Amino acid sequence: MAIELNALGKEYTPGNWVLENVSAHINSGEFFAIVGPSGCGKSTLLRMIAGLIPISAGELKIDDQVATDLPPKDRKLTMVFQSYALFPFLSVTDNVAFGLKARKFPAAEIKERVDRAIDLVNLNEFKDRKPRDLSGGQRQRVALARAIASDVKICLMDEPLSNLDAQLRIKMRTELRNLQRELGLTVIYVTHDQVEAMTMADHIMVLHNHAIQQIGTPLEIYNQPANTFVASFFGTPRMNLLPARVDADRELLLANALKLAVPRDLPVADYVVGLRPNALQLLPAGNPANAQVRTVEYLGSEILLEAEMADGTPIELMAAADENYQVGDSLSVGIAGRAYVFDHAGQAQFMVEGGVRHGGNDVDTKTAVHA
Ligand SMILES: Nc1ncnc2c1ncn2[C@@H]1O[C@H](COP(=O)(O)OP(=O)(O)OP(=O)(O)O)[C@@H](O)[C@H]1O
Repeated sequence: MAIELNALGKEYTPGNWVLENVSAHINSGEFFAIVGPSGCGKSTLLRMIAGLIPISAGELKIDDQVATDLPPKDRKLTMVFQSYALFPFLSVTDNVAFGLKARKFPAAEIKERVDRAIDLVNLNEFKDRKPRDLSGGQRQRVALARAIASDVKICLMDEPLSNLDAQLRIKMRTELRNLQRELGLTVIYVTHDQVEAMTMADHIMVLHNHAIQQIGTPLEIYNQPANTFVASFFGTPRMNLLPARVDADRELLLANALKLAVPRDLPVADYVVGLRPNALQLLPAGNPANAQVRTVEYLGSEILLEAEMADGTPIELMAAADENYQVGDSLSVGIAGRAYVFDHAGQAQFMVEGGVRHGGNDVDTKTAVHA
């Protein structure tokens, strides 16, 4: 059950496009995450696929059939919401069976499907309880069981884990992923949480500014971000972004302090250089100071230092937990890992690691994905 989005667009009011030109191919049986900040249009896209709101432009195909204007009930998909949408007065069993009864499945088949779905989500001992007597995680499992029992192979999920506490959320990520694989479901999963997308998805679509910023595997998104937005959205702590210019030696000068050797043919222009915190290093005393500590955060095994370069550019970097740093200390910071070079508009150009250049701006990161 593959899904194809061809140049989908949405305007709630004429001329105000909240989404434009959204194209992707979602393979049968894959876990596809849609990620982006609040208001970027994630739920809007999911609702268009579900048929809950009309599609303003483009074409949607489900299982090779045009589905752009199909009523929701004919789209062969189920949906799991953040709010679970359970009936409070019905037992777990009746909640799971509700859709099948409404669609007039034979009683024996309903029982078989419901029993199997409840068993799969490990709720056997809670079958007769009402939702109010269940924990958040158990309620979420009822919602999942309902989707599973329907025997529909496409499941759309909108922030389904966001009401759970941190520990349960992590446990449910694994459970959900295992279940999705076991049942061969095609899942489209909306989240604002980059870690959730990274840990669960086969492919991730990053939405921002009404449009796709990048589609790729979690590793591609992390290691080859298409632009500064994607670069700083994924990874904790965030990637440092430093203003840079080509200096008289034809090297890149970052934040007026750090030098990065780059290809000789680099056009003279302004750039932005991205360095993840672990790509910066603290040089031993005796090296010239180029930054000052602003905050010190103990993370357990490491310390996160927020500092400011002499030109005012903020940076974050890691230090060993046994080092003693105070606010106001002078630091000597150097480059120790991969540097991502973006043009002044934030588009990825190439990467430099150990003096060697990788990649180029000829990689099309928005093309449809195929497993
Ligand atoms: N019914 C509506 N009428 C007009 N504008 C809407 C409507 N629903 C959503 N919008 C607008 O469309 C944009 C996208 O909203 P959407 O809910 O899809 O974002 P989201 O990425 O899911 O956000 P969040 O993570 O906060 O839920 C927002 O600017 C929102 O204000």
